Amino acid sequence: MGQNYFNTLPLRRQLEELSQCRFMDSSEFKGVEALKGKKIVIVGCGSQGLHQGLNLRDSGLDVSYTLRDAAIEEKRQSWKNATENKFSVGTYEEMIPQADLLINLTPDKQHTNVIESVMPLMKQDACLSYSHGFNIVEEGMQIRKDLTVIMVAPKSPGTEVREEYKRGFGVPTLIAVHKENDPRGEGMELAKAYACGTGGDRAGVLHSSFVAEVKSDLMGEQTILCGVLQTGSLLCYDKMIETGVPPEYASKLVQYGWETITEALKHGGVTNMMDRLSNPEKIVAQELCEELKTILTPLFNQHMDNIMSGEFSKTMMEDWANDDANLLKWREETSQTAFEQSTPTDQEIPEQAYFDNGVLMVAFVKAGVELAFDTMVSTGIGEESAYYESLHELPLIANLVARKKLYEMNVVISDTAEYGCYLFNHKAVPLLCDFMKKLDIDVIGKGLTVETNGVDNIKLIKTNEAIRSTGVERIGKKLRGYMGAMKPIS
Ligand SMILES: NC(=O)C1=CN([C@@H]2O[C@H](COP(=O)(O)OP(=O)(O)OC[C@H]3O[C@@H](n4cnc5c(N)ncnc54)[C@H](OP(=O)(O)O)[C@@H]3O)[C@@H](O)[C@H]2O)C=CC1
Ligand SMILES: CC[C@](O)(C(C)=O)C(=O)O
Ligand SMILES: [Mg+2]
Ligand SMILES: [Mg+2]
Repeated sequence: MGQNYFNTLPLRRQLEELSQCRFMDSSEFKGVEALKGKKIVIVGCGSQGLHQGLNLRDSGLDVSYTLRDAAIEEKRQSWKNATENKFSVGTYEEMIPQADLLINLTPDKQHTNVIESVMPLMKQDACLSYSHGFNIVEEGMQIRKDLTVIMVAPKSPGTEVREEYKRGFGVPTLIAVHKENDPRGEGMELAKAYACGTGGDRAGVLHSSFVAEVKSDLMGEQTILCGVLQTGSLLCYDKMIETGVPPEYASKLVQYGWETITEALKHGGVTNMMDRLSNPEKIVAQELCEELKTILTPLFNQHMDNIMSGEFSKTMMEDWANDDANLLKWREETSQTAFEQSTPTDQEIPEQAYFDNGVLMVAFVKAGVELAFDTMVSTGIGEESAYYESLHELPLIANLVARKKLYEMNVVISDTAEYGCYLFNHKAVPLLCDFMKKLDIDVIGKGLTVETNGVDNIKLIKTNEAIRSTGVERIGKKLRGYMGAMKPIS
């Protein structure tokens, strides 16, 4: 393994790479032409591998898979995913020498090992692609100089990459070419064609860098996207049980609440989500949000600082070397929590009740989105990247919790995201202990007990101004304007 690539760059280059973020115009895309007739081989057929492959094939491209020998011999899930979908599958030796584009969609933890095995088999002047730059940026992987290295990173779980494509749309995608590996200057054309093949160009593509993608992706997944959903789920459920809310109702409110609340976020940002509350509820949610932000700001800063310095990746890699001891312990602990063990009621919860009885959940979402966005931007990450890694992706992750609670979320996201999520959760829960103690059923479980919906005008005006004037709302309005085809959840 090499040195942390980011840490070897001079400051000027670090800043340049970190801030690389250009929203590409649709006129820059020429469909999948640059990949037509080329042989695309995907290594791994899991969350991203299967769904990206299906999209690329439906876009008219020649896609096949290569799996490690044991996966083929034992007919593992990855082999079933590929063969049941009628893709040809072969060993590294059979498939890799033919590949014009080799897409590495194995877990980040395996990248050094996978790349060392596949690189000698790759043909001269081929292209190697990643969907996350961890191996290049944090592990400093050195790639053969004749090979082009690109990144096409969907800002979404694999399942949603497919679902959005089937709806005729796509998910926002970050593309980049590794500056050390673009010997013929063809990386950008290949990355653009690949992004068209997955449908990403229809939702918005950022010309990014490996560095910007890695640092923003890690921050988003650890804090707002997965960390806050996990911490918020466990704390909200436990609070409801403590205050006498029936467990089945509490279970359903949390499991489906994130999805319902963030659906409002998806369509009209934080402003629309907050507008779904009555005026008194909105004022309470804003106050809770401000408290949450005060408590959690140091934790968000700590996560960002550790990601920037390489401390996070170093500790995670130590866990990899220790047979994933922390990851597996945390996974098991999460599965044993009261929320994970609970069964939701069959009783229907009306859509509006998720807002009225989940004021605290709304506050968690608002605080987490704003903190993640602001922390990323203040570190030098572009606003568009920060928006995709906070507000935009949150509804997609919330959909996973709605399917099978935290278990489903942690299965579908990458192992890297799962590790970072547990790390955040273990620090956030104790930090929020005193805050949670003073709350009651009115903000989670039952709804405010107010005599009238009347509020103080000045207070309401100030609250509305505070909600609307944030950085994430400004960039969100612009970016959502490009995403006209957004569909409601089914
Ligand atoms: N999960 C997501 O939604 C997202 C993931 N990404 C990125 O996409 C990449 C893939 O992640 P993800 O889809 O979660 O991965 P998964 O864990 O879902 O898939 C892993 C695949 O790789 C195979 N694999 C595992 N270990 C090895 C190994 N040592 N050698 C060869 N193949 C192996 C597995 O098959 P088998 O064990 O049967 O061999 C499986 O097919 C990562 O870089 C991740 O950061 C980016 C955006 C979102
Ligand atoms: C949110 C987690 C993620 O970064 C993703 C789905 O985008 C991942 O690594 O899984
Ligand atoms: Mg991501
Ligand atoms: Mg990730």
